[in-house]
Amino acid sequence: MKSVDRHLEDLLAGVAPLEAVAVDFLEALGAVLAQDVVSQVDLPVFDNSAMDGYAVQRADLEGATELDPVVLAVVGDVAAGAVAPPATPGAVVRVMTGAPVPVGADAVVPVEWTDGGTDRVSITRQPAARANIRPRADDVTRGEVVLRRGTEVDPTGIGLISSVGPGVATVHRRPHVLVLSTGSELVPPGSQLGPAQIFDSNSLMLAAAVRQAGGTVRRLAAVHDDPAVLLQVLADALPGVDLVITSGGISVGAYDVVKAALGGLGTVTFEQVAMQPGKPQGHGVLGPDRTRVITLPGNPVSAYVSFQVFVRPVLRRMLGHDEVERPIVPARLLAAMTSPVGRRQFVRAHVEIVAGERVVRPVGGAGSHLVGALARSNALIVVPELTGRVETGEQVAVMITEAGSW
Ligand SMILES: Nc1nc2c(c(=O)[nH]1)N[C@H]1C(S)=C(S)[C@@H](COP(=O)(O)OP(=O)(O)OC[C@H]3O[C@@H](n4cnc5c(N)ncnc54)[C@H](O)[C@@H]3O)O[C@H]1N2
Ligand code: MOO
Repeated sequence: MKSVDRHLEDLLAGVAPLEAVAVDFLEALGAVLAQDVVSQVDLPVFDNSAMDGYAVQRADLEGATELDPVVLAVVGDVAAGAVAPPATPGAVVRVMTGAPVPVGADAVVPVEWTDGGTDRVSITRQPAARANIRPRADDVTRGEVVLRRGTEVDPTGIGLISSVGPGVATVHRRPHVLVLSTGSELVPPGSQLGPAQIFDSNSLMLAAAVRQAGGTVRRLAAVHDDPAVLLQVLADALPGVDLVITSGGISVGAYDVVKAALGGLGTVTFEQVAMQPGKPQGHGVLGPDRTRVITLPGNPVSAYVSFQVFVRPVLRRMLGHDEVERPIVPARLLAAMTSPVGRRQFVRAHVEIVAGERVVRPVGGAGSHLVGALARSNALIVVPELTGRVETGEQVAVMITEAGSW
């Protein structure tokens, strides 16, 4: 059997980040920067006030106290967005938070140290030099690289990019993914189940996983076990697609439609990978544009684990990420378990932090039909190929599949 690592290598071979596109900021959320973001401005853009108060020349306030305040003339009023008149000795300018500090002022006195006057103001303390002034370029200097290409855009990144000038974000285009399930037993969720029918859940689970990974997705209705129909449906839907993901129909059954339809094309290979779940796998290219296809096994847990281990890295490479595989972290095992020697096992598990330590417990059994247990898991314990048993208390390797602080 082929190793998991070798199969992932084959899937990633020749996959490159998709082209750079300029998108609106909100569309950039979760995408990866295709070029460095260079600031077009200083941040702050100009010296501005950190407080509502009065811009002063602090020499005027020498000796000011509660009992003996200094009274000065208020010669102007600057709201945020307004331009300040220059400061002169013996006079102050009322400023609001964020407003430019007048040329010549060397501190801002907060309104709480004053009587709040508008023509004349009584001030009870002398501020320190530059007090409450947020200096120009304190944070970012014009021309500085503020975010490196390869960075995933998050809300604070969007805040920063929109603070420094460009009206758009330049990111790698998101992959367009086509998801389709196969199987004559499948009907859409919500419809009436006939004898021997089940709901098509894989296409929805996989479509959601694509979206969570950062791709855009088109999901087709499940295709019955008819190779000619499958080939036609795929041919019609291929234009504009970067990756096709199918589920089901790839093992050794009499009606394994994906294998029957795509196996004959000569561009898709079906293999057995030394893992559990997820042993049957297929990959290749389809159609005139040689669109990549990954065919996943139909058992729902197998499809999900295969997505995490094989498909997500391919999508992340297309998205422009450097790190494409999920990190593996250590955790202490809370319940002993066995594993098939010769296959890498991905055990559905629940990981959490207890008394400052990361601990993990298997959830449900090994069956790749156990969707209830799958949904209760937040991680996969990765048991190496040559390990047959792991005892309670031993350290294991864990692939965390859900966001959280564990
Ligand atoms: N004789 C053998 N039989 C099987 C082998 C084998 O080596 N020898 N491998 C088993 C393994 S491991 C897996 S995994 C499955 C993979 O089979 P297929 O990819 O052909 O999947 P199907 O047969 O189409 O379906 C399997 C199972 O999953 C259910 N299913 C399928 N699609 C969906 C869907 N969209 N939503 C929900 N559930 C779905 C389907 O009803 C079956 O129960 O083969 C083993 N057999
Ligand atoms: O690979 Mo199958 O996924 O063991 O059920």
